[in-house]
Amino acid sequence: MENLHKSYGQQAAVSDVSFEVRRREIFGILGSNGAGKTTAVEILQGLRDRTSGHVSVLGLDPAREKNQLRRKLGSQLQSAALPERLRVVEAIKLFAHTRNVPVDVEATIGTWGLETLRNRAFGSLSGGEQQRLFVALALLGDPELVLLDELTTGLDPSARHATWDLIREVRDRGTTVVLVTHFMDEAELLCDRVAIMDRGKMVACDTPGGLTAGSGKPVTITFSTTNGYRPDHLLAVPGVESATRAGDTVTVTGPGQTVVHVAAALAEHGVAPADYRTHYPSLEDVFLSMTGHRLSEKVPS
Ligand SMILES: Nc1ncnc2c1ncn2[C@@H]1O[C@H](COP(=O)(O)OP(=O)(O)OP(=O)(O)O)[C@@H](O)[C@H]1O
Repeated sequence: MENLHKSYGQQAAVSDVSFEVRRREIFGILGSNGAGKTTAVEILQGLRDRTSGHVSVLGLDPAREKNQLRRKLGSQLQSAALPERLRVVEAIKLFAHTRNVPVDVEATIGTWGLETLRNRAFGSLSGGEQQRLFVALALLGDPELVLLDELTTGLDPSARHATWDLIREVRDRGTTVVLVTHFMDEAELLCDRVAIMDRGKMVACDTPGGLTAGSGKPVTITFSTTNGYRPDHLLAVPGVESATRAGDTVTVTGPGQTVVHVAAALAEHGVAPADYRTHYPSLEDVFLSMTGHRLSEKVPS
């Protein structure tokens, strides 16, 4: 996607967004409500027209080659729902038919562990079971790329973790996954790379580790000491920006590599604290510094 713009009337929903998704990665698009995530992903699959910019998905232009793309791409749309009384096996057959791809229904049921649910009505499934079915439906016909929008919204923690495992399995089998989310932990723990979108713009794109390391925010080290230890010698350690003691707690700050140098300096000094802790900046910190607001906060206008 290069320099993508999408406006609804006067309002720009997506402004100058560019990114590239690599094959066989889980690529997350993270942002608050109204950031433009769904618009961008729906343009990717040819469901909405773009105002301007260049988009190529698996070598195809979704605006002009929608039908060819449909065979290579699976998707689960935001707030996906099925008729309450539709049975699991019927949903698979129906989707196989509409996707117009050859599908082995029994193999699909086996792959996604849906055996015990096959004759259950959609409305009787738990949230996690419904999501498992949606992932199975999105992956009918073995698409090269799957787009998942807000997949774990409304799930309890154990169903969310089970869904993440499922997505990792999908990636490990060779499918590229693009995932829209407004959950920080989902971006941090599940995605190989993350694009942060805010108010229609893309403000950063990197691995979760790269985003936090590149944030320029220091790492904080804390440990306790009960004797007359003074941390002043740590100020001479490469990278250390501050070293203070308050009560029994010593706090040291500096860039990531400082952690190793401080540990070495302490050992040399004969200090071996049992509670040497490091606090790295989180993706939440990075998000806040790049957008000026927290992910969970109402977006300032
Ligand atoms: N069909 C439409 N007509 C007019 N404005 C729209 C339309 N669809 C989306 N928008 C606006 O475009 C902006 C981006 O919306 P979009 O749904 O892409 O955001 P999002 O990041 O997916 O948000 P959410 O997490 O709430 O789904 C919002 O301000 C939204 O109100």
